[in-house]
Amino acid sequence: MTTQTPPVSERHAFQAEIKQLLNLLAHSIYQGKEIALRELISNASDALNKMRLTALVEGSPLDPDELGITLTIDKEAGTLTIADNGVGMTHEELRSNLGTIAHSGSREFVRNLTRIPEEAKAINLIGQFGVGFYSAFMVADRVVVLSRSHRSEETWKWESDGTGEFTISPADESRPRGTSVILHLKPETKEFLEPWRVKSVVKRFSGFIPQPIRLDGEVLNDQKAIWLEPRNQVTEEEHTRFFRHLSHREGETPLFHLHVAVDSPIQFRAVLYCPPTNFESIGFGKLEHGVQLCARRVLVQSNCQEILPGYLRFLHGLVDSEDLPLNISRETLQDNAVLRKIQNTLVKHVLDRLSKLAEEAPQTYETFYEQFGIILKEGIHTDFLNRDRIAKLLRFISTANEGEEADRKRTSLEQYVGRMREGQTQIYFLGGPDLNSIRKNPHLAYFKSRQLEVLLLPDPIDEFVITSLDRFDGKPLVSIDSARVELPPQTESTSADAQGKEATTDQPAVDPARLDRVLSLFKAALEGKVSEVRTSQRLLESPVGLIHAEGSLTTSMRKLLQMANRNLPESASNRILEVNPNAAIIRRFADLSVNPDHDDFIKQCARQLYANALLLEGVLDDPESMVGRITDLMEKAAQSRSPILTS
Ligand SMILES: Nc1ncnc2c1ncn2[C@@H]1O[C@H](COP(=O)(O)OP(=O)(O)OP(=O)(O)O)[C@@H](O)[C@H]1O
Repeated sequence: MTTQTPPVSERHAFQAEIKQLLNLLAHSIYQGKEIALRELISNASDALNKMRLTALVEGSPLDPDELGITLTIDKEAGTLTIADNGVGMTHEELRSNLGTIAHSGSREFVRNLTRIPEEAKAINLIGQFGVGFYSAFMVADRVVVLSRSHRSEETWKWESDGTGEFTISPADESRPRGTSVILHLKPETKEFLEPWRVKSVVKRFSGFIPQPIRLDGEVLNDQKAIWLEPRNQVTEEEHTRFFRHLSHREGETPLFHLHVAVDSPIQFRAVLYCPPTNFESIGFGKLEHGVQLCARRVLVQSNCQEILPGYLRFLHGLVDSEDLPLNISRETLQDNAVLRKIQNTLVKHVLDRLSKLAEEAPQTYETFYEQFGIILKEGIHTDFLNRDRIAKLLRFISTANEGEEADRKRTSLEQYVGRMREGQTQIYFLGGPDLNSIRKNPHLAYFKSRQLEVLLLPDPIDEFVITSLDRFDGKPLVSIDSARVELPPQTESTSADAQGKEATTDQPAVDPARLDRVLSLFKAALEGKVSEVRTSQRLLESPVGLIHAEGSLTTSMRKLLQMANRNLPESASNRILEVNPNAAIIRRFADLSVNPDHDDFIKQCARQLYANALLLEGVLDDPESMVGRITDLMEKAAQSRSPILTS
């Protein structure tokens, strides 16, 4: 036990971030003041947990039944007190714990809260996240904390009105081990002086606290450990309440849950919940999620990130194992074999649950994918062992779906494979800056005309994912603007369709010698920009299209890597320009090419057609020269028009 000479009374300023938080809380538009009570009870419960764990690890005697939380209402004084007989706090702990934000999650929360868009704030973010002890100032205009650490005989008094400073002084009276938080309620929150009101709040928000919460001797919570119950004996409603308890996401219902019971080779029980919304996508950075880890029902870590891989970080839940040591620390967690085995099993359960959901409740799965698909995809390059399972869970926009809803309707790779044409050996995709540009990509028309399905990837991450996946079900994933494309042999119906379109020009084939001349003029004009200029077999309407040479990166992949600041060599030499000999403008160039006077004009047009193709890919790098060229071309067109009225 430590005994220090107590200073009489110390005055401290809150850390800047806390001042910001206190200001936010005091002026919070959020109506649910109940969360303050939830947060303080949850802190008391943490302190009890720590006490139980410390006693177990140190082998000191402690009857777990003596641990509890007591609420006391003093109507005359206008106070509500939350008292626990947990670990308590020393003078130093009071100063640092209740004066700074140590928890990086909370710090991140406060920082983000001032940055996120107004509309997102409307979803009661303060209620959704724990803001911890400081939420006391949402209901109280003065907060007094009396605490005695289990390692000390001194009782300390912490006090503040939440405006910027707090004081710590020796308490007038000694108290048993633990902490009491005394809330001097604001006039507008006097409702918390009514026992029925406090009871209803505790039942609603703190029902799953594992220690008894008493008011006037009555235990208010049932402390049910639902993860230990047989699966069929836990109701949906209990799951929803437990999810809210774990995640603090009041008012939300989980999209789905898993209740897992495994007995060998490692014994563990787990409940996991998927929330309905992804906070990362509304402006929060990578959130510090994590599940609660228990060993033999005792909470050993409340934010355990080692139990699930990063790409499943959106799940909330609890894992309890008989095979884990109680004194496991954050450091030893990382290389704990038991934990690794639990993780492997759990991941399989989650992925199975997701594929079942996709099968049995496709709409819920769609909602899930819209929210969390972006996180799940990370698994493709981080979890090699489960890559195939994750690949089956991916969804993409596809040319197989047309119409208004097409941009939202997604297909799986399995469904794609099921629709592949006879003789088709590759899965086709096409990336681009946005869906509109992708749909205008010159290569797409040909694939459509041959009824070859193409996955459309407006999100560069998707192209990254698909490229790193490389194959699905043994079939290579190939970008349709790549030289790697292999086409299935024409069947009667598809060739009729494709030729039907080509035949719309209804003209004799272009003279080969003239076409060659056009190609060489193009080549000269695009020297250093493309590696080759050749005629295309795959362009229907557009005069030109860009092809990526085998082994080179697609445009969006290149952009993604450039964003990540990778130094990439100049891309130009990897591109091939394909020319469509049936396009009207190319036929006209062929005619003009017999007269060398037109060489410069054809070259200028070649440069413009190349710029058009880049524009559709979203990578035009010198708009100035393009503008100059267009003006020049317009001038030429204007020159050739006659001012004489023809009708
Ligand atoms: N009743 C209590 N008994 C002992 N220590 C407490 C008690 N209440 C708070 N503390 C200490 O004060 C710290 C800060 O509490 P606060 O509620 O602000 O954050 P937190 O509980 O760590 O994180 P968060 O609430 O964001 O998950 C706690 O980590 C704990 O060490």
